[in-house]
Amino acid sequence: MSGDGKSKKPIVIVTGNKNKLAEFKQILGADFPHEVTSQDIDLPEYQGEPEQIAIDKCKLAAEKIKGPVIIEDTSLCFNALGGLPGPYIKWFLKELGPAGLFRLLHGFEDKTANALCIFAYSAGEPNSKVELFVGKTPGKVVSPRGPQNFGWDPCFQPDGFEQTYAEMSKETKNKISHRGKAVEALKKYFVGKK
Ligand SMILES: O=c1nc[nH]c2c1ncn2[C@H]1C[C@H](O)[C@@H](COP(=O)(O)OP(=O)(O)OP(=O)(O)O)O1
Ligand SMILES: [Mg+2]
Repeated sequence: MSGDGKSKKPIVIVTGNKNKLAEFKQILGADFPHEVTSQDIDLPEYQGEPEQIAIDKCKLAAEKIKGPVIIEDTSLCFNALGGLPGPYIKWFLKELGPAGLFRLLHGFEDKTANALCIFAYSAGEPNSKVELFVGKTPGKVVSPRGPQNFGWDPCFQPDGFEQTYAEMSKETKNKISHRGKAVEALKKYFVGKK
């Protein structure tokens, strides 16, 4: 293991969501200076501000893994609703589906929204500082178009595009997405530390 720059303890990404994990791996690429493994643990859905949720989630993951961890939390914030559903989008999506999310904005002229992704890293010691990496992509909520295989992708159309996230290639989505931007920030931190 020595000499390849990947000899440290692997970092474990903890997520129960296979689609998030697949995008993370694609965006991270092969040149990341750390070995990264994954564990499918369903962490609690905390309440509060997105940054604090990411910190709490990361601390719990670090306790469970007892080593370096990365977690991620995603929000979809409707401007007409003061930023809601925000971090609670998972439950709204589960009950309403993408079409219902669009219907939620019936009666509001403002359909704009921000997709927000926060990665959190802890070195895994009980007093390790949690580092946050944030990515935000503005867009609007639309009547669903495209494949329904990943969350609210069919009803989110990023600014500057005529396609929803679901209609784009993965390559295009990852280049401009909330997750793409957050992973790039995370990469910069680790490559800088190398
Ligand atoms: O790029 C995305 N495009 C469409 N939908 C997305 C995306 N990213 C997350 N999502 C969905 C999954 C979940 O319904 C909610 C976020 O909740 P969130 O807690 O971050 O994800 P999760 O509970 O599925 O996995 P985890 O175990 O990592 O917490 O938005
Ligand atoms: Mg979750």
